[in-house]
Amino acid sequence: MSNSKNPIIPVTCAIIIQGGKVLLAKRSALMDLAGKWEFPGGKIEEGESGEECLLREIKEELGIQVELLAPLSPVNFSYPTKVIQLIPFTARWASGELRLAEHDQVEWYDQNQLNSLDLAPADIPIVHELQEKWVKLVGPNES
Ligand SMILES: Nc1nc2c([nH]c(=O)n2[C@@H]2O[C@H](COP(=O)(O)OP(=O)(O)OP(=O)(O)O)[C@@H](O)[C@H]2O)c(=O)[nH]1
Repeated sequence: MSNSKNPIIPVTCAIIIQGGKVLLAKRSALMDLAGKWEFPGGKIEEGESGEECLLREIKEELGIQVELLAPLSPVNFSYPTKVIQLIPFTARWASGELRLAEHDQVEWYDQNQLNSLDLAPADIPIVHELQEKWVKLVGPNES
């Protein structure tokens, strides 16, 4: 539960789309939720908009610039020690070369492969929304 001592922590994340696939990142042993797959991003800092936060976090974590495309539905999720609001945007890779600063691994996944991933729990509703709108947001699947 959130209250004035434990406010909801806003966290942004980017669904980076390329060639009919989306990029997921595996949290490293040094991070909480170690080993879980997530969309890269992070906590919104004081005075920052969600969009500004996400551009900063993607540059910090992956070393690339992205262009944000569209917001998806935010997800409120209660972990044992905190409540987060995960705010997703679709995005495309604009420039730069991938260089991982925090995650163990990143991979491009197609629609079917997404179903078998060990996701951070707050990401599951986002993946469901993405699956429902896949063709519109990501593009047609290869036959
Ligand atoms: N970035 C990101 N965080 C997520 C996702 N799903 C999810 O539950 N989280 C949780 O949201 C919180 C914020 O994540 P973070 O650790 O990446 O944020 P940050 O780099 O700004 O924080 P820090 O500087 O305190 O480490 C963590 O508790 C993380 O487990 C996701 O898809 N992306």
